[in-house]
Amino acid sequence: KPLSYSLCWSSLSVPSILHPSSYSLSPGHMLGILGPSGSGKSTLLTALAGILPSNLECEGDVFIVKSTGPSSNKTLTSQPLKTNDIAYLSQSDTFFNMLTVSETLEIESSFLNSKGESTKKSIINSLSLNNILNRRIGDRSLGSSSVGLSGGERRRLSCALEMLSSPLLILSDEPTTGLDSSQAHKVVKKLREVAVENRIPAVVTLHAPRGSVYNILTDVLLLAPGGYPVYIGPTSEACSYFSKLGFKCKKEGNVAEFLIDLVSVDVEEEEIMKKDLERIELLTEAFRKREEKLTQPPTPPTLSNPTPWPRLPIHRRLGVLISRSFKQNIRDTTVNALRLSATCLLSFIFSNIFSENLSGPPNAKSVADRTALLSYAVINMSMMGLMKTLDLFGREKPVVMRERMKNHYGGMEYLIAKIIAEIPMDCSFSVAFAFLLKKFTNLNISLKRLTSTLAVTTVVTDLLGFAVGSIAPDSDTALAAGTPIMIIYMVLGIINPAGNTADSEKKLPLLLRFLKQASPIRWAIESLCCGEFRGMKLAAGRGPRMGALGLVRTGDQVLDALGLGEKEWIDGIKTLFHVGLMELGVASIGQFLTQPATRKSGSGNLGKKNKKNEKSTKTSERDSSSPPLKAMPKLNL
Ligand SMILES: Nc1ncnc2c1ncn2[C@@H]1O[C@H](COP(=O)(O)OP(=O)(O)OP(=O)(O)O)[C@@H](O)[C@H]1O
Repeated sequence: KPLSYSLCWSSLSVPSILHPSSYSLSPGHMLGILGPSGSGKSTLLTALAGILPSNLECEGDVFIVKSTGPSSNKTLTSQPLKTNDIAYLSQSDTFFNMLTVSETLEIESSFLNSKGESTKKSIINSLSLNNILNRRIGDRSLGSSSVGLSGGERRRLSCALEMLSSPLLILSDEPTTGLDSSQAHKVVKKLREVAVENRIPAVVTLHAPRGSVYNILTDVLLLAPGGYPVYIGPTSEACSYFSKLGFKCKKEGNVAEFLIDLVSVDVEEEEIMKKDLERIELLTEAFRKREEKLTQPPTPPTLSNPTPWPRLPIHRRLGVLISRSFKQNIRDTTVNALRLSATCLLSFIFSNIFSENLSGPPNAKSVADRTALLSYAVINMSMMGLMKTLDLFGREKPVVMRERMKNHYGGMEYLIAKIIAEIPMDCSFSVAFAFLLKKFTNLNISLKRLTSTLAVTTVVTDLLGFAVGSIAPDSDTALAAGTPIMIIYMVLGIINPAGNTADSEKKLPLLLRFLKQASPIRWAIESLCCGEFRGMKLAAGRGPRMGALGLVRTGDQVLDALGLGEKEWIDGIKTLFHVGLMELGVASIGQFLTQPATRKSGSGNLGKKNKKNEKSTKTSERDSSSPPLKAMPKLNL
């Protein structure tokens, strides 16, 4: 007989945000969580998924009941949930946008080590993805309306990815956000169909559903401001329940609107607000009494730590990650073409700006220009590498977090794959830039040294991007933090052509001295200067009378004046290597620290069950004595 699954939760709450509720949701049923903004819909969903933010804790039990037959009348076992048991669809759908739908599904099934080709085909069929399998996911926000999947198609793809692991429960946060009414209806209907087909329950949060969407739901949970549940039960019984309390639903009206109006507070007019608050207090009190009368909530199973989903062998995990990053990188032709054009254009502009003093045999007059040109070259390559890495890393973070939450791979593997897939391509731009710069200018440094220094600089600034990106929570924060870091490195790293760098460094405060040591720009410029000036003869003539560089006759004298008298080209490269290693260390720590939220045990987020249950009882007691009005000031009404 086919198995079916019910979702049960008992006394589930999140202190100060969400008040306790208990329910048992049958296989194939879909519960809609309704309520005004900020009432705790998403919090309840993440509590059910066991992925609450780290600053919140959940109390109560969540578990799945396995049974035979369409309804849960013949229970076989109750089991705690593990992350892979849940298809969790967050509000936004994020993918590697350069991949096709079919590649994205393929990668997910590789991570799941899924051999069931037929399962994949049936998911594709049931979510109507057949016609878009070979389409790139794209990104509509980039502007071109012809490129990329529609909002509904992206939702269905997210759902397909989640269904590949044969989940026992579907949780979807605002599945209709950003969709027109027909797409919204289709998406919710599809989720319900998937739940029915697989005999699993589904829970969706809905902000203001249309009548057609509400009619798809079988069960509804209505939350009032402050996280107070006022109704939980079948949709068919909601109207009669509220009419018994004196709130009649119009027959021809939208029931969802009626329910949300019941728990909405009009803050514009004081009289109406007072009435609204009294109504909500009455409803909350009625709910509490009803819950007390109901039979005991389902008993949770004995807790055990769920076994994590088995991972692919490491070499295959790395293979999938590298190939995906590589495809994502290489297929972004617009960005790659722009980067190549910028590389050519900048080398041309730089060589033109400095052409006058750099033509002919090297002389003292050209020293400042040579130093400046090499500094700009380093800054250019550093900025390009850093900005690209920061942006990409941040944009990929939601996908990576989802996959890491499902235990597909660890942060270090992702980092290694990124380094292998990204750095060679970034270095090719440095090589092109170095080649053009050498060709257009009369620089003394050999092409080999110029190329390798700029390539190593790119590697180190890419690693800096990975370090900042690993620690920052998203791409905006990464960009906001990365830019000032680079500017500080630049200011501290640039060589003052007036010389005397060693002395000025000693006068810096400790933090700035550390930052100067960690600045890849500094070491790259120093290395290039050593490569440029070491052993160089400067033609006789009137040199610029500028600080320590006035009237120098040899490149070695220039290096002495710049405080680089003892240094060789290779010294800067070696230090760059050490800086790179340090950044790699920071990036690894960042990956380690940004662990995705995962269910720690079967019930809610509970680790110490007994303690929490004690607390839960106390919360319930407190709830019964604290009317919702007391929660209102928190809402800034
Ligand atoms: N990590 C958190 N720490 C503290 N408070 C939080 C946290 N997450 C949410 N909240 C608060 O909990 C309340 C409920 O938030 P939640 O996002 O669950 O509401 P919602 O009903 O889903 O709202 P919306 O419909 O606007 O998405 C809000 O007041 C919110 O500010």
